[in-house]
Amino acid sequence: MGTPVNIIVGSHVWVEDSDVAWIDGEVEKLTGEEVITAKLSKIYPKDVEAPAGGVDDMTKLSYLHEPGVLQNLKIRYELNEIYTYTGNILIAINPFQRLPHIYDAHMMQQYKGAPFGELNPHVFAVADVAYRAMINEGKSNSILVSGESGAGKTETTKMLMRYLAYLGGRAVTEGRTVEQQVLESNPVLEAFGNAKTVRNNNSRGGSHYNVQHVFKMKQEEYTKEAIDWSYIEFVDNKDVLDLIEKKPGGIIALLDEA
Ligand SMILES: Nc1ncnc2c1ncn2[C@@H]1O[C@H](COP(=O)(O)OP(=O)(O)OP(=O)(O)O)[C@@H](O)[C@H]1O
Repeated sequence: MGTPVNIIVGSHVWVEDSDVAWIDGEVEKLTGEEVITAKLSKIYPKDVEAPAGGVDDMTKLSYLHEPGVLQNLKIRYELNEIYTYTGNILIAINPFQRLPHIYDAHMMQQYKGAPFGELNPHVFAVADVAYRAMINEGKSNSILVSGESGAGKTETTKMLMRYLAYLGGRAVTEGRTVEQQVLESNPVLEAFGNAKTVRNNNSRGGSHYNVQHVFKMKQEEYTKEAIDWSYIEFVDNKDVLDLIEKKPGGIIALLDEA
């Protein structure tokens, strides 16, 4: 449902379109011949004062409806800003290109201990909060990474691991850093994850929507085992709600393309 109550002649609005999802325009008349004719219930108000570069946290938008959210993500994506917050949830859009400068050592250093929301939205910020909560509360924590197949969960999880290994700061064991050891075991887990994907695809008629990676950090042996990274894939919606109820230390939702 749109928000028809506020719509008058001259209002800036979003109108649903079957080709490009949403078109923006101005209301000329509420009845009669129009360039675009739309039902009032399908029209959403457009925030004409929204900043040209978008907002880094969607809770800053005047209207939190679908066209407003998508427009904000699109503007940011075009500026190569693939991450956006909605409160403490991180929304990520797959860049389909390497962006090494946003994951380098300098970036990790910047996010370490920085208050959440102070720097640009980033997967490191989510990892940082989750890690600090784990240390402060002395309890294991988890980060939920959610998105359809190909949205970038595996890549995101690698970045999470890299950052957590950096925070864990254990130097070198048997000539290899924790980060190297964790990353080296990734292909095995990926194979495991993919096998699950195939099986579940069949049983769920090919739906790709409920794919989740749950990334768990174990407090007890953090430096040694670094991570107890159970991958849970294809949990159903009920499981996701259960997980969210358990308040994971971080939630990252991945979208495929703007
Ligand atoms: N942050 C990123 N930076 C650069 N490329 C990325 C990023 N995230 C995803 N990609 C690109 O998208 C591809 C698919 O991502 P990925 O394998 O992580 O998806 P997935 O969500 O784990 O998929 P599946 O559920 O099918 O395993 C990657 O191979 C990579 O090319």
